[in-house]
Amino acid sequence: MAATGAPWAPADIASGELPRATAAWRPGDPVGRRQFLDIASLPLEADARGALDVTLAYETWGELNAARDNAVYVAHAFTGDSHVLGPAGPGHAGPGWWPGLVGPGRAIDPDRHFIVSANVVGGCQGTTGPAHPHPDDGHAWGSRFPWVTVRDMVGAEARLADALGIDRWRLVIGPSLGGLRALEWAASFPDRVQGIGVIGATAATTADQIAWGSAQAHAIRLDPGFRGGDYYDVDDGAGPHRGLALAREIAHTTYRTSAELDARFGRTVQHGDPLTPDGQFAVQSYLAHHGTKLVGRFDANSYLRMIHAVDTHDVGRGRGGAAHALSAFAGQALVVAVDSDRLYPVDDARRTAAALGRDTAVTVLEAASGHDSFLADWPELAQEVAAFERGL
Ligand SMILES: CC(=O)SCCNC(=O)CCNC(=O)[C@H](O)C(C)(C)COP(=O)(O)OP(=O)(O)OC[C@H]1O[C@@H](n2cnc3c(N)ncnc32)[C@H](O)[C@@H]1OP(=O)(O)O
Ligand SMILES: N[C@@H](CCO)C(=O)O
Repeated sequence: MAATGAPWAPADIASGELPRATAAWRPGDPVGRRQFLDIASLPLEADARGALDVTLAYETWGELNAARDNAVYVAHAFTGDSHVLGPAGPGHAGPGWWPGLVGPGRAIDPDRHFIVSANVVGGCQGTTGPAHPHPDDGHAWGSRFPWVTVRDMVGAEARLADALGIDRWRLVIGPSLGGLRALEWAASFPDRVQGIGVIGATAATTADQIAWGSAQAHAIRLDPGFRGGDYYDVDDGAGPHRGLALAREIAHTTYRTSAELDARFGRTVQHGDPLTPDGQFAVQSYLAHHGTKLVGRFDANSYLRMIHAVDTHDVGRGRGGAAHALSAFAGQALVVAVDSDRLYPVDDARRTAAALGRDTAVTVLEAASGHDSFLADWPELAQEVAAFERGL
């Protein structure tokens, strides 16, 4: 049976008809809702020179109240950005990514909260990253861009809090890479956070997570268009778009579940004769679509920086272990795992809760979409976050 729905677009990894792998926001592009904070000399964990001047792109919704106790930081996931809420438009590749949790009447509500979200250091949606001009020569940083860590990212977020007059967040919450940052906030700045929301995340990245990221990094690096990371100024437009699309195909498979993919696509043929190399199963078409779509909105060098940040994440690194690192955090923690998440399984959340101590519970949600359930299947998550937020 042939699938209906989205037609197979031959612009897949093999055809070369993908957009360039440099879909980064750069200075001079439309800013949309973004605001910018210049941060001088952000200390970096692994940079020999020790510091980086960063422009942080961020968005806010609502107002900081007189008591300054209603600020909520929403930390985006791996390929996310500051555009939590609001329409797509000039400067914003897509609509806000968490409308189920953030918005009027939602758990995180601009009528009650001062909501802040920033693009991470090394990202490609406004904050200084590899596609931005290097201060020395005006050419893209490319391979020269430092290998930033989750701690570096949180260090920048703390500078943003300082600039906005936020001494203490009511809540720092995020999924995936955002959850790693929520935990890092609790470890790095325990007195500046009242509550953390850690969704589909872990206190220390596991070998399995590093392994999946490694295959994705290889896909990008082995693309001849990668050119060691210095592909921005080439005039043939041949960035590592195939490698980036392949990386997303690998990643997206881990974001969903075996049962879901089988239920949705089964052995359905989307195109041609699957007994020949030209044939394509529906699930292959689906993954190709997600690969192509990411290439239209993300930069390959930023993708590698995100992998590195996730790989090196360990709140306990250099702090005597995760439990010791989190021992000064006296706030409340919501730790959420999705039962079908094969990338950040429930056991990771249990270890994280144990490190937080004080009988921190794990909320296990039943959802079909695995790791991406925080985006695709959010109603129960929204209820949990609303209840947690009310109790802070
Ligand atoms: C937290 C953050 O910071 S957000 C992170 C950045 N954003 C993302 O990762 C979003 C990427 N998108 C997704 O992962 C998903 O679309 C979600 C999670 C948002 C929603 O999940 P779902 O509703 O299950 O969407 P699904 O995974 O089916 O994707 C739908 C797309 O696949 C396409 N598709 C479905 N079947 C096929 C097929 N057989 N062949 C080709 N394309 C297909 C649809 O046409 C649709 O395309 P569109 O998104 O361009 O409109
Ligand atoms: N789909 C999410 C999953 C990783 O957290 C993203 O691309 O950021």
